Amino acid sequence: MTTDTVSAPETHAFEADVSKLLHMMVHSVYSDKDVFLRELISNAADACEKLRYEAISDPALFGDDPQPRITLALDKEAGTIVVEDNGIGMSAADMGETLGTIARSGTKAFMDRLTADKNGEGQQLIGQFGVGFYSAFMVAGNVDVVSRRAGTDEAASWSSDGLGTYTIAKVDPAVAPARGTRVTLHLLDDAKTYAERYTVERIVKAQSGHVPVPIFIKELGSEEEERQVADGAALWTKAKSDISEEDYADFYRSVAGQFDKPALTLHYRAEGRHEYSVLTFIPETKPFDLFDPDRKGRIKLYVRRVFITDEAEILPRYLRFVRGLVDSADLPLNMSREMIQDSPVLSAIQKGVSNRILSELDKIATSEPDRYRAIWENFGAVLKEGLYEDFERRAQLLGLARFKTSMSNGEWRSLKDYAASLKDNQTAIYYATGTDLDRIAQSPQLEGFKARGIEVLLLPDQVDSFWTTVGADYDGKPFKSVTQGATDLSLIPLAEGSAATDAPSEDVSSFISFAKDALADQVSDVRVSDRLTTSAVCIVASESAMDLQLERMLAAAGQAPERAKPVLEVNAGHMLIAKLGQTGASDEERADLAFLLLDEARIAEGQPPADPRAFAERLERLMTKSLN
Ligand SMILES: Nc1ncnc2c1ncn2[C@@H]1O[C@H](COP(=O)(O)OP(=O)(O)OP(=O)(O)O)[C@@H](O)[C@H]1O
Repeated sequence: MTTDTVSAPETHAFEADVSKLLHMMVHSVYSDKDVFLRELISNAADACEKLRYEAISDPALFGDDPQPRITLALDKEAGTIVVEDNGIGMSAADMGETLGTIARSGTKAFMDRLTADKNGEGQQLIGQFGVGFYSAFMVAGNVDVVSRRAGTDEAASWSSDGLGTYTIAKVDPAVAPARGTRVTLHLLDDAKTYAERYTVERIVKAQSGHVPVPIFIKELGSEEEERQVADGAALWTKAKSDISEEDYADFYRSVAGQFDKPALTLHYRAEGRHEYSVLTFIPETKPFDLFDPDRKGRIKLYVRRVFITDEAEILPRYLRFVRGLVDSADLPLNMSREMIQDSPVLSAIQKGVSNRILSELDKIATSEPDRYRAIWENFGAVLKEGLYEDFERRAQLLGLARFKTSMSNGEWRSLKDYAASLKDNQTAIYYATGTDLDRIAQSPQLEGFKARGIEVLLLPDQVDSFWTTVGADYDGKPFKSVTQGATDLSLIPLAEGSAATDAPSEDVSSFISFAKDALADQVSDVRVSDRLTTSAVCIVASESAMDLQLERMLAAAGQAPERAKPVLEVNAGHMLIAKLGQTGASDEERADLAFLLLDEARIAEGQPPADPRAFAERLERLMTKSLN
């Protein structure tokens, strides 16, 4: 510590998660450690923006220094880099709350991924998660923070070697910035390059050239003057023609805290009843915590270039992968964040921006289908949540949706494509849900559809079990699960080469009614199927019951309502079923066979037999008999 403490430093232990994270960062070799600078600059810029916001109601906070700035001071001799801002600053209590904990959601998922990281994706992950302040320990053996909260005369310091504890002390304000925070990194031997102007300037330009606060570099012991390396101009206020693709990409990285490029950039100014600028991006890669329930959209809200909040939930949850900002010209600056949330101006912005993003997606879906498919691959499962949640935009979202189908050979198809290949007499859009695309494609319930050349949507995402239940339709055709209710397949002729199933013989019919009685506790019906061609049996949900996959998901989440009994369907044309009809077996033996058929159908679904012990006993009896 280089500062004068005026209270004895208090030592604290890092929260367990922070310690673990620090340990991983210190002990892993990431190819690109430059990210630490982006994180510290981003914190410094946030601090300046917070001050700008608080100064709206209390202009005295600016004192005689209203211009925000970030200064990077390099000292080759001492092997240090200092990141200093004149932003809001931190009190000793603020430091205790923020620089020892991790408040971010998704931390656990992040840690698990980092621990399991075997192929060097850690650096990518750190970029995606934005480990923030702690990334300083990738390049520094010791980190000192000295800060003075705006409008106060008290200063505090925070210091740590990143090995488990940190100290906080009150310090003489004379050694602290007049306002704001100074972070000093004592660089590790292999990171001394971060004390060199050339390296630092290059990194700032590449990573942070567009943060909305000007950045200066000064080199201690050098003849050269302090130099401005970023102008802090708000990129979104510039004309599109003055912004290069590279500028947009840099800005995206700093606003989204990611490493990749934007897959789609949307920059426009809305005029008319409400005026606002929008600069949003769809990332090129999928963030790993996309499905973390705590993950929030992070569109920043500015009012006339003053950052207000990133919690205004400008976009619906199903657009939570979109990053960027909205800058309103109409909202009053002195309105509290809570009141902004309820303001009709914000509702108009929410509606306008959401609609525009969807119509932009619509546009590229038609004009650049390959590019659109790449976006759908990453974010389709999230967009589909909108089918469930956003009634008003459902039709538009259905138009945007892409599906792999039983006939698409792994390609994505739109519902328009599907509708164009409907069979005569086909009254519904058929789908099959599950957890794994290949398994769904192999479901016995699809056989009858394949035999008739009827396309079936294969739906492997969790959300699919939900949106399909909301009564949506496309082009007047309802969505219908292939594992639910009776099908109307007999009205649709078989494709050439598929053998028609004869009506069941009397023997088979009598076995079916026997099985119905024997299995009465397990199934609501046993009936002849028109959806099977090669498998002997399958189970389906009855017409009024919940789809099987949804029922399984709810059961796994401990929320299953009373389970409805499924229906056992048998393939009357299958050799086994024909033989079962003819067998002269005793009733006990026939009951065993009926139960085995039901368990076979369950196993084909990936389910365990209803009673594994009874199943094993029946199988043994059957095997013993076949060997006699
Ligand atoms: N220069 C600074 N000035 C004021 N407060 C700061 C500064 N640097 C860090 N902090 C405080 O420490 C907190 C933790 O910072 P950290 O970088 O770890 O996470 P974050 O910035 O909240 O999250 P993210 O990295 O996702 O943006 C910040 O939220 C802020 O409250």
